[in-house]
Amino acid sequence: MTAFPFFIDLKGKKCIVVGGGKVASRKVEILSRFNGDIVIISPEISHKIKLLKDSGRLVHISRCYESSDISGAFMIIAATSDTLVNENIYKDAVNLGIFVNVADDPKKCTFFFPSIVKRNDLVIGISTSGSYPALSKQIRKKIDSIINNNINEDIMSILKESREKVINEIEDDHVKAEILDKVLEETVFTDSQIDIEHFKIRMNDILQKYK
Ligand SMILES: C[C@@]1(CC(=O)O)C2=NC(=C\c3[nH]c(c(CCC(=O)O)c3CC(=O)O)Cc3[nH]c(c(CC(=O)O)c3CCC(=O)O)/C=C3\N/C(=C\2)[C@@H](CCC(=O)O)[C@]3(C)CC(=O)O)/[C@H]1CCC(=O)O
Ligand SMILES: NC(=O)c1ccc[n+]([C@@H]2O[C@H](COP(=O)([O-])OP(=O)(O)OC[C@H]3O[C@@H](n4cnc5c(N)ncnc54)[C@H](O)[C@@H]3O)[C@@H](O)[C@H]2O)c1
Repeated sequence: MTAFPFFIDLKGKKCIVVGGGKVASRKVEILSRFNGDIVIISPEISHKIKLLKDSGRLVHISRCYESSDISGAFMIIAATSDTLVNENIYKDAVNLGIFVNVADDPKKCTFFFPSIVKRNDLVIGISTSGSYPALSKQIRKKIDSIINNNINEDIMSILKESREKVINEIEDDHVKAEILDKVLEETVFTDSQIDIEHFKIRMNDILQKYK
């Protein structure tokens, strides 16, 4: 299976993670960065998961998985150390048409977790579709280091605002595209570090010029 990158809104969607070990912790940490409604089912949980639980980011059901647990789930992750339990979770999910990820068996995944580079709304997902996860990780590290500081959380939020301005204030589609590219050229893709105030002034200058 070659995975299609399906960028979706997880807010308000029930994401069940079964298991509370190393792998479950990594999956939970990712889901929490994307505001999923996380439910953990596991008799034991890691320190990392406990911290997320204490800060109200997830609900913990402290026992082994039961088939009825899956009801209402958008997705379920089988990350236990018990292959048989993982397999049962897979069957339950497939029966109900729920997205399922079985951590110890790519053939039993209807979706994969990618390696992720994230800066605010900019999300880069990398996957080898199960062929070589360590390659995804290495590429993620390389991309992370080449996306320089000019694409940070603040800049992404200002870029979004600026685009809205351009879309609302400029009618001609060609001019719109030209301005949007010019903004990037003079901010994100310059070698120099951008100062936020300078960016805002530059943005206004560019807009005025085209009005
Ligand atoms: C990308 C990432 C996302 C994440 O999990 O966060 C992710 N695995 C990561 C790392 C990693 N995983 C493993 C190693 C050790 C080296 C090795 O074994 O290769 C390393 C490297 C390391 O840890 O250094 C072991 C492993 N992984 C899978 C199996 C089962 C199997 O293959 O049978 C086994 C053997 C288990 C065992 O030994 O029993 C299966 C899957 N792992 C996936 C995702 C999905 C495919 C995505 C893709 O192909 O790109 C898929 C199919 C299902 C899924 O989990 O969604 C994350 C990097 C995050 C980052 O960027 O840091
Ligand atoms: N996909 C990946 O990226 C990846 C990477 C490494 C390992 N794995 C696989 O993922 C699985 C989990 O690995 P780990 O290192 O997190 O294991 P772990 O031993 O650290 O954690 C297993 C967890 O499962 C819980 N558990 C056991 N039986 C359960 C049940 N019936 N119901 C609910 N919870 C139960 C345990 O309490 C424990 O918290 C293994 O099968 C491993 O081969 C996957």
